[in-house]
Amino acid sequence: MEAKVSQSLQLSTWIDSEKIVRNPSGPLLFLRRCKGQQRLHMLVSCNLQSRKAATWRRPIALKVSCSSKNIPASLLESESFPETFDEATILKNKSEEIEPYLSAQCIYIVGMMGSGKTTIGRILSEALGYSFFDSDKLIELAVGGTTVTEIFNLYGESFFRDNETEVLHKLSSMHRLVVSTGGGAVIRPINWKYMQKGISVWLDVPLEALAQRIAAVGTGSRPLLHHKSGDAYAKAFKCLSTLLEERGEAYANANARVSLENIAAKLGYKDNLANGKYNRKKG
Ligand SMILES: Nc1ncnc2c1ncn2[C@@H]1O[C@H](COP(=O)(O)OP(=O)(O)O)[C@@H](O)[C@H]1O
Ligand SMILES: O=C(O)C1=C[C@@H](OP(=O)(O)O)[C@@H](O)[C@H](O)C1
Repeated sequence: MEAKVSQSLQLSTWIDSEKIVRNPSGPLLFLRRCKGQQRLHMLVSCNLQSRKAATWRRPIALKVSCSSKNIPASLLESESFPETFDEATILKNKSEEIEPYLSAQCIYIVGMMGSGKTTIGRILSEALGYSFFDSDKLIELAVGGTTVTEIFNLYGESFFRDNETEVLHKLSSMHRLVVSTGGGAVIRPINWKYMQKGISVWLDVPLEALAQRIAAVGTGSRPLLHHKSGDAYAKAFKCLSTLLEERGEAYANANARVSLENIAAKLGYKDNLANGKYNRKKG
């Protein structure tokens, strides 16, 4: 049971509305504007599997109060949820409720490699009826189908970054998209200029969990983490720490921050990060 809870917790980060606090009918995203500021509230709820199976018995809910576009992302507060709910229905209802408030703005998901940008982005886009784009994939297409790893190896990182900026530039004139950005997209200020045309959400996941996820799938598609030998977890952890030190402030430019660590704490889970999982507090 513990393992199931741990996995579920990690697998689901949803954006949600302020309204859910008063009327907890489900996860997704709501935008409130006040005096030129935008406030987002986000919900982190249960597991991806329950999109099919659909019933979850543990009360779970979180909201994130977010800043306006020019103020760094703020943190989470938690609320509780009904004992039993059908996540697929909640998601559908909530998407319909909040979609008009988005005014067709794009949602940019930022965060370190392995934070779940692609996984969450796909689900979010489906729920909202938005199109999904993975900026890495668009870069690969722009460079004639060359993979990210090949682009780094053949042309170097700055060539990759130039293409990344160009992709974000193009996307910035579009609407109704959820975009999973590359982990390093935040480092160039010009990229923020483009992403600020929409709403940016930072998935903030502890390094241990990132390293564990990446070690599990391998580093072949992530050239900045790739090492031919050595312990994959330890190497990924070390590289990710360095990158996070360099980028931490840049991620904080996002309109909203979803912190897995805070979520776990608010839900009464103690993080057991040695294995990248969150275990329920005893007693
Ligand atoms: N919330 C989560 N909990 C546990 N594993 C996750 C979660 N989100 C993604 N993963 C796994 O982590 C790996 C990286 O996820 P991905 O969505 O590709 O991250 P990113 O796009 O941020 O690099 C994948 O194997 C994915 O299945
Ligand atoms: O953090 C980074 O600098 C990078 C992250 C990768 O994207 P993901 O975050 O989707 O893995 C990809 O853009 C490239 O390997 C560089």
